[in-house]
Amino acid sequence: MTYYLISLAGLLPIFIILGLSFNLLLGYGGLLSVSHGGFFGVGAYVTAILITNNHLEFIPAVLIAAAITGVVSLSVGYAAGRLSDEFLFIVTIAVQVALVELFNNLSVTGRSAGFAGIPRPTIAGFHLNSNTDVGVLIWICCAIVAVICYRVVRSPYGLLLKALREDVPAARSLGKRALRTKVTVFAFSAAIAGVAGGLYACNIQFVSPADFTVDRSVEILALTIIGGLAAFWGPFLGATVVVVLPEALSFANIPDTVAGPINGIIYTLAVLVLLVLRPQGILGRKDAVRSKVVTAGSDAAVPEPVDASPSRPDPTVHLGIGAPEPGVPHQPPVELRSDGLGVAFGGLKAVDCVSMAVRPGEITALVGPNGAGKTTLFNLLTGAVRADEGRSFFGDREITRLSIERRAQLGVVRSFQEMRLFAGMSVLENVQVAASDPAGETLLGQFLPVRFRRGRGGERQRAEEVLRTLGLDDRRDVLARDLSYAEQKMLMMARLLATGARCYLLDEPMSGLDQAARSQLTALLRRMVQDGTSVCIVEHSMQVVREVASWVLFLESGHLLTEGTPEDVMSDPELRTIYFGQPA
Ligand SMILES: Nc1ncnc2c1ncn2[C@@H]1O[C@H](COP(=O)(O)OP(=O)(O)OP(=O)(O)O)[C@@H](O)[C@H]1O
Repeated sequence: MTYYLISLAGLLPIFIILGLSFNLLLGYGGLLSVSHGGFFGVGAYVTAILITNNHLEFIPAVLIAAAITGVVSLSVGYAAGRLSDEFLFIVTIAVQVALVELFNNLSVTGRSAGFAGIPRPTIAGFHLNSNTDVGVLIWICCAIVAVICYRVVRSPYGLLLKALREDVPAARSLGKRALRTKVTVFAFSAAIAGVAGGLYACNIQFVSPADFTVDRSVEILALTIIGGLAAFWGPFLGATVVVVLPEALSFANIPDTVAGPINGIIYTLAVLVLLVLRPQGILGRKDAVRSKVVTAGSDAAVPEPVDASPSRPDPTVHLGIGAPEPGVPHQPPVELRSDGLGVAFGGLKAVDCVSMAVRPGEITALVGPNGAGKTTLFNLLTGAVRADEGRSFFGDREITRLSIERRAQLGVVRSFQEMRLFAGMSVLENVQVAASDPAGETLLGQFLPVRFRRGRGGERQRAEEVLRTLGLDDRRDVLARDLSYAEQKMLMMARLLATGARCYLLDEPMSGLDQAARSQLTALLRRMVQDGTSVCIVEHSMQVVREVASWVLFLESGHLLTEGTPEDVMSDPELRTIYFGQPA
């Protein structure tokens, strides 16, 4: 009985480690994979081979196994960055099946008969002789992995993972590196699963392909969901359920042949019930479930009268935009310019040879009827859509071929008509992730001492400052999806301002706002451009354009028909006909 309990106690931390690693992927990163069982196997086999055949000690063997598992997972990580969720899911199934096939057919893995005779681990010449010694080793490793995972999820990298879980295009438009982050989290998570595999091999002293099938992947998925997505302690609870349940069935004298399927049915039912009644899992928070993007028309964002109470500070009073941060050189004003920019979708020329400029220190309005190509022009200027023709420049620098995140890092950011807030993250987190310097968001950087870390740091203070300035500091802990419509618009602006960009392209920022909120936003935009920042807004209301803009670009059927002061453009009879349908 004691032997039995010890071996069970050795199994539990292994599943906790698997859950911790998978929670990074699914809970924090929103990436659904069913190849974790296979990665667990890679770690187990590599450790077994290195210890048994190459007589390596435990620590180098398991570190090499983790590294190899991480490398093997890179293909899936790359797919995660490139593919939609559905295709990623299919890729991970294929990788899982392929890995089991390899385990079954390679002579070095012992084929379907498995790999037997794995010696107990040796550490620094000290041989662990008993199951108790190995159990202690596994728990120590589990504690180390837990500390590492805790550090990752609390870091700027962890915050970025959550932002990517919520909305990849929005994160990229803030300068965040989605592909790199997804690839690294996949490799990191797989490497930890590899460590779990190494511990498993040393604990059981025998591994076979049956231990690492898709069932194991589903088990890891189930334990993570049961414990709670993005709940740090979730894997501890989930692993306990997964390890104890089969044992409970065996105590009930249910034969192995029946116990296996019953096990699977119970997991499946538990996961289904949870997904319906409590999708965030037992210990998870509501915000860990990927949110619908907050859109202007969604339930979460039904326009309601703005809370323009007198107590809300005037955003123009304290706005420190333009005041250089200590130690940060002042950024000179820069013009965003296009030269003959154009793109066609099939036969439709959405933007046709447009040459324009968004000048520093001015609010430019981009107007035109529905379908004129205004949003597409924003997409071209920010790199969301690749131009078929023409070039774009930011100051002296050509940016035509640069990605959306690279342009944002240079200082060109945009908002979306649908706002695209990180709906399941708090107000503070939304702004903090925007304020964080992409250079400081590497996975490795989170483990370096502060003085060796890249990036500016201090993102939390900057985020708090921006929230204070925009009068949102009392809402900092509220989820973005729970804000009023007007507050969401302000949060959208706060998120952009926190990037410290020099050029802002705002797609219908005033839409849905009442007069009080509009005035608040107008004041903010005016204050923004005072230091040479450039702002371009897409706007349908000519009244707003007159109030806010000093220059107007008129687009129609993809062509830039004219540009000038609001008065000039509005008084042109031909344009009035096009725009308002009034006879010239
Ligand atoms: N990805 C796409 N694929 C195909 N057609 C597109 C795509 N994006 C835009 N279009 C088309 O290009 C044209 C211009 O669209 P766009 O959204 O840029 O216009 P808009 O001026 O912003 O309109 P609105 O004021 O209604 O937002 C429209 O006819 C639209 O249907």
